[in-house]
Amino acid sequence: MGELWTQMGSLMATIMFVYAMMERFFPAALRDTLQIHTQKVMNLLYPYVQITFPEFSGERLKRSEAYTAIQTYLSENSSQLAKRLKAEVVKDSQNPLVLSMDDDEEVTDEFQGVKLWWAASKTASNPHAYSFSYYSPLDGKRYFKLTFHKKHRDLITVSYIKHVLEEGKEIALRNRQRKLYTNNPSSGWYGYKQSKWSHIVFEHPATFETLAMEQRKKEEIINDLVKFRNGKDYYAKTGKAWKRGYLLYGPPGTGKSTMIAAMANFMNYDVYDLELTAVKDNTELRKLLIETSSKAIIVVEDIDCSLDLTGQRNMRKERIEEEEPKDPNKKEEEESNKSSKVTLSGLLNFIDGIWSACGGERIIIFTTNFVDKLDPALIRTGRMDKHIELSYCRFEAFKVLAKNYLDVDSHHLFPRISNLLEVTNVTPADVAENLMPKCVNEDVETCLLNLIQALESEEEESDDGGLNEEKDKEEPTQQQKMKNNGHTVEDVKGNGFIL
Ligand SMILES: Nc1ncnc2c1ncn2[C@@H]1O[C@H](COP(=O)(O)OP(=O)(O)OP(=O)(O)O)[C@@H](O)[C@H]1O
Ligand SMILES: [Mg+2]
Repeated sequence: MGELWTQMGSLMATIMFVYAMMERFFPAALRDTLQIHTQKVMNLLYPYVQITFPEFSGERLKRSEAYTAIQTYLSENSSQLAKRLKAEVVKDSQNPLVLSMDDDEEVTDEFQGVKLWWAASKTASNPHAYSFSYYSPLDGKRYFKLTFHKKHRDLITVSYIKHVLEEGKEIALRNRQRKLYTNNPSSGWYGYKQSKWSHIVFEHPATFETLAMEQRKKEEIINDLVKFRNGKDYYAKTGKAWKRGYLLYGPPGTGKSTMIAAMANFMNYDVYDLELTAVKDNTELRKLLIETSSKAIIVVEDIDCSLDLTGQRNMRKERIEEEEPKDPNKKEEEESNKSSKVTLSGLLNFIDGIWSACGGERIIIFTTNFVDKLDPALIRTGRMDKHIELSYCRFEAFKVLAKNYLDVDSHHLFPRISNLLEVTNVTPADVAENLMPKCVNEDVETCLLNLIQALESEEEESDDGGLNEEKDKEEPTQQQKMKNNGHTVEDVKGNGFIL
């Protein structure tokens, strides 16, 4: 057996030599014919199968996705074993420099106990060829060559290649630079860049660790996210779109936006901050959503205010207009100024899985300061799978903030603060503000005393404020008014969307 292999080895070496000679001395046409015949002989003797994956494919020479995925897979898995490596700058990646094996290098891989060989190669360049192609043939064409024993053909062609491509894409997604997208008004869609979304690099530092919230609640959310992330098969089996909806509610400054950032960091997702008031109608909404990537969190902040320009309110407005006919010129002008016509049903349709066909995992998050006033259709189970309340800062949440801002786990002033937090409704944002050192030399004790002072004065205010509290309930604060785009709660009620 060994002798046979030695003989085959020398036969192969001879064939390789003949190939090399052919490439040098024979004209291209003759060379091709000879190659076909030698290939036939080789196929009889050679027990291995080879598959090549060219870098560029198709008429327009687009970079092949498979090639890129294989390159990424090999970079992470076995390229380190190659002796000669190639360094490339990869766009939109967290590690700007990616090392992959250089041309004519070979590495081995193993799959379910089967050994395989990957080689990076380049076709011989033909200096006489002339092409209009941007990728000059003078450079030769790169490709990966996979070699394996023919008895494993099924395993490799069915399972292994699928595994490599999926893993390669997964690694690229993991290493990508995440983005924060915001939607452009549709008037800008057909302009110079024709882009529906603008983006910046997403680099928010928030994590679940730094999020001030009860530990039990935090863990519940993390478990829910993990279950969702690992639920690909479950969603496929049940025929549901792979999406999950969260409704975050609570007063301003309780950490709704911070939690979204923590979720995005935890899941390694992009964030699409959808400004519904800039979306003209449901068709535009659909176009925008279709352009979101997989592994994305789509956020509609202050949902109560985003839809108040729409749906039923517009219908109501139209009804009034019908009753009181207007100057046609004026009406036309108003028509063009009319902002969003996105309706509740348009939004709900998309939540219900309009893009189920697109695949990929998506999380949809709505935030609001006024959960009681939302339309029940919007928040019924199945649409928003989980309702998460972000509330005032209690002692457990305070301890997280003290650790974040002052790097302390305990202090003799903690019990006093704990008592005060039980009876005062302050937001984590206010606590954080008071914990921040006001000058360079301010020590932990002074910062905590500042907080105590603030809490005590808040407590005094609320003590004489039984009456004030009632008044507060009726009259929205300045902040709430701002959040309602200038409408007070009463105004919003008037539009019929908010109950
Ligand atoms: N639970 C929290 N944990 C950690 N930091 C918080 C928390 N809540 C608020 N903060 C701090 O307060 C700031 C404001 O919080 P954030 O913007 O998340 O509040 P919000 O609930 O989204 O408010 P709004 O309703 O006004 O949008 C954050 O930048 C963060 O520093
Ligand atoms: Mg917010």
